[in-house]
Amino acid sequence: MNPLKVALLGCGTVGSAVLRLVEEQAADLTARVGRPVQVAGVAVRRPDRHPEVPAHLLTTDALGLVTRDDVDLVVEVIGGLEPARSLILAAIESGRSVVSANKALLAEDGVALHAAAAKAGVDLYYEAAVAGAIPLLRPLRESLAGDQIRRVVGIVNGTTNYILSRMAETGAGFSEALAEATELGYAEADPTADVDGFDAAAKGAILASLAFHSAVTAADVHREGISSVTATDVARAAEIGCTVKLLAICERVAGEDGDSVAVRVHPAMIPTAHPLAAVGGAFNAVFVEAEAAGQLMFYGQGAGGEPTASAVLGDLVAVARNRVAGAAGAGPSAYADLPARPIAETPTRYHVSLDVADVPGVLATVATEFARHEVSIATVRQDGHGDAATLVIVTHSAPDAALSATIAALREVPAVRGVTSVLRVEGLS
Ligand SMILES: NC(=O)C1=CN([C@@H]2O[C@H](COP(=O)(O)OP(=O)(O)OC[C@H]3O[C@@H](n4cnc5c(N)ncnc54)[C@H](OP(=O)(O)O)[C@@H]3O)[C@@H](O)[C@H]2O)C=CC1
Ligand SMILES: N[C@@H](CC=O)C(=O)O
Repeated sequence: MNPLKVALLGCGTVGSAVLRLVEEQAADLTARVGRPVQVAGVAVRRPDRHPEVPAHLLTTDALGLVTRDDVDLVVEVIGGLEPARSLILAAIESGRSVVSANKALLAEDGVALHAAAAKAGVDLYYEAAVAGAIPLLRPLRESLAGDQIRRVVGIVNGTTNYILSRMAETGAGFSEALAEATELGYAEADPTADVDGFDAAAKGAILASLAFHSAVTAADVHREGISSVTATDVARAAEIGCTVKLLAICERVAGEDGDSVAVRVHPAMIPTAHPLAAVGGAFNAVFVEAEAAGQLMFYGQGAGGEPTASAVLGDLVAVARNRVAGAAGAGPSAYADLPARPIAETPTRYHVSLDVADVPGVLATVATEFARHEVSIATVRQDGHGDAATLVIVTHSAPDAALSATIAALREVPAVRGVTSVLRVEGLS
């Protein structure tokens, strides 16, 4: 039987695991696909850094490899926008199906790439791009294709979840925890993509596009990272029975002018009893709420070489089977074409912690400032008294602008010595 030949673009954390698993599982892959699957070449930047790869497979000419006559399928695990985009397009336009783990590219250019794949009659699969090993995109695209999804919410970045878990559980510093996550292969080549929420925003855009049958790009996603989360935020969260997580929240919102899609990524305090609070380390977890199915939870390893390679191989088997059958799978649909709703029109709840003197005197003033800016208070808790007290306030949903104006006004109150923590809150009753 003629093998199906695969061009592997990139051989870093994910690519090296893909290469190893394809070799180790050669017999099973042959049985599952119906033809042997063989890596025909591996494109990298620095061949001297890859002594583990047989020398005859290595090349720095990624475009030459993609368009080589004997190549049937392409796996792109280089990352970033270019040259990944040009290589994927070259593969598609020359009739090769593509498997990618590149969420940054899919969230920026998914529409054009899917259009190119549909035109060429080939597959573009990217299960590994969101939540590592967890089967999530195929369930959204296929299993839930007959349902109406209302909301997708979860932890979709392993690096930031690892950092926040280490800060909360061991008191580790931010830089130390980030260095560990990088060493473990969880972080992006440029870890600011993780820390500043770009990676989670890209994943949010991909999830929202599939869930709501609309073209959502990273630019449509409100994004806040975790670099502003302080040890004080983490400690305050623990004091009120919460933990801090970086969440991606995708919602279909009904409005007078029709439905829209609100997608946001930000750190939030969630109650420790919430199932997402127990998701530690580089694990991811995503809740999907659909009208008929109700609530579904997907959980597993969200980053790292082998877990991600598992998802890549799943896609590789799928596109290889399609190739053997002479067919291509259905791409995602964007027929609903829902517009993106800005964060300014998406009220959220907040936790505000104030360092105050003279508690009895300041309480009324604080309450007045919240009321004046139309931010309604859900709970107020006081720790300490006299000159060394903390006021912990949790609000009902309010627009960002109203909350910011309230905070600015509170900073002018003489008895408020400091605003020590301001963080969004999710999942509190
Ligand atoms: N790491 C993870 O946990 C996960 C990663 N992903 C995604 O998978 C992709 C790969 O990530 P990861 O393996 O961590 O990245 P790495 O940085 O570890 O590896 C990138 C690889 O691409 C190669 N490369 C870079 N530029 C070029 C180029 N111009 N031509 C040829 N090869 C090139 C590098 O070559 P060289 O080694 O010679 O420098 C390296 O082998 C990214 O899109 C990432 O977002 C998705 C899910 C999880
Ligand atoms: N850097 C990403 C890798 C997987 O997508 C993460 O930390 O989640």
